Amino acid sequence: MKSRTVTLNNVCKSFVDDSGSAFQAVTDVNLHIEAGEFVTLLGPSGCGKTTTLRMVAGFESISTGDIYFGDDNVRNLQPNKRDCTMVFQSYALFPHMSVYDNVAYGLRLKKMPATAIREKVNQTFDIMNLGAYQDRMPGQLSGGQQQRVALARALVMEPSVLLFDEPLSNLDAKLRLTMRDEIRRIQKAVGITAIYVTHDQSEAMSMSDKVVVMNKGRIEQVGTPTEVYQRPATRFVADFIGVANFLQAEVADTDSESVQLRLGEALVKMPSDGSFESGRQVTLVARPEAIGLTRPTAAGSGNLLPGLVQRSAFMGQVQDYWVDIGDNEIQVTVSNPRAHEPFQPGDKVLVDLHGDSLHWVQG
Ligand SMILES: Nc1ncnc2c1ncn2[C@@H]1O[C@H](COP(=O)(O)OP(=O)(O)OP(=O)(O)O)[C@@H](O)[C@H]1O
Repeated sequence: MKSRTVTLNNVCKSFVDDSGSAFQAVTDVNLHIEAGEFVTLLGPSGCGKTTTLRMVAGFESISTGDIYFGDDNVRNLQPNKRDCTMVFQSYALFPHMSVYDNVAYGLRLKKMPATAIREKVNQTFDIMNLGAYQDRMPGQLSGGQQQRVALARALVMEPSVLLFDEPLSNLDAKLRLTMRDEIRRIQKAVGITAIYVTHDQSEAMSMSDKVVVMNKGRIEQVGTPTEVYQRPATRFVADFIGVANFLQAEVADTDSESVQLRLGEALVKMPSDGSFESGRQVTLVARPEAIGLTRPTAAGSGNLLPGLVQRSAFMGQVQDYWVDIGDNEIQVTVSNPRAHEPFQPGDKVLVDLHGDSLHWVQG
């Protein structure tokens, strides 16, 4: 299957309400997606991800900017001329048509000969393991099966770009996990460029080559799942993805390789990226699972802060602790909790911030 790059250049979208006042839903979106890549637009409700996807599809006009598929500017093309198809949250199947007829529908509209249609539909059924259901009506299928038919109907058209608008939102939690794998497997198998919209961070992190984190109509960061988690560009990204402890610190001393930060009474050392100067205030991000907890008698290495355990929660595979470290309360996640004696509320502890895992953010 052919796949193409997708490029958004300075794309903006304004909506004008009945009173004539304009609202900017998407602002200056610049994004380049490689052919065959799986890219997810992720962000809270109202951040502009669906509007961005609909502009790529052609369902929404672009106020300013351009969108390219390969070298072709598709800005003024109708949706059916754009060589992309969208899979919707609501499946949008024809209820009175069999699975086969639903999938064949678009090819029939294109006036393809019946034998060629049968061949293409069967190929698609094979990829998606749907052959056994071809004579059923959509109402006789589970939600997950209906979503697979919707995906088959999109794939059979052999578009260069496949768009997904929260396709798993109507499915129960367990089925969502299975369908994530299924969508990713099929996307990789056919090698198609995919743009996927979700507000579910675990969906985005588990499926994507790249995640585009959006906030208030703008892109905050584009990166691999590892990058946006371990190296969030902004406080918003750090907060939206996973759990983050934010610690205010002041740069005490710096050399070419490391920086010492004053955190309350304590000094903490972390690698320097060259952007620190003495006296500067910074916001540090410490992920709960990257923080160590030890008893005050145990030997530790560097970056140790005295703390007091406030409360804890046993989560099965991990144990979460909330620990007071002077001005801040931080969350610490200890893996394999059965391996050691649990800490109790009121226990004095040493908190190890592991300088290598610390990161600073703007905002
Ligand atoms: N047709 C429209 N007319 C006016 N405003 C709109 C229209 N469509 C979207 N908006 C507004 O644009 C903003 C972005 O909406 P959009 O649907 O893109 O957000 P989203 O990130 O996809 O959110 P959700 O996850 O809730 O769907 C919102 O404030 C929304 O109210």
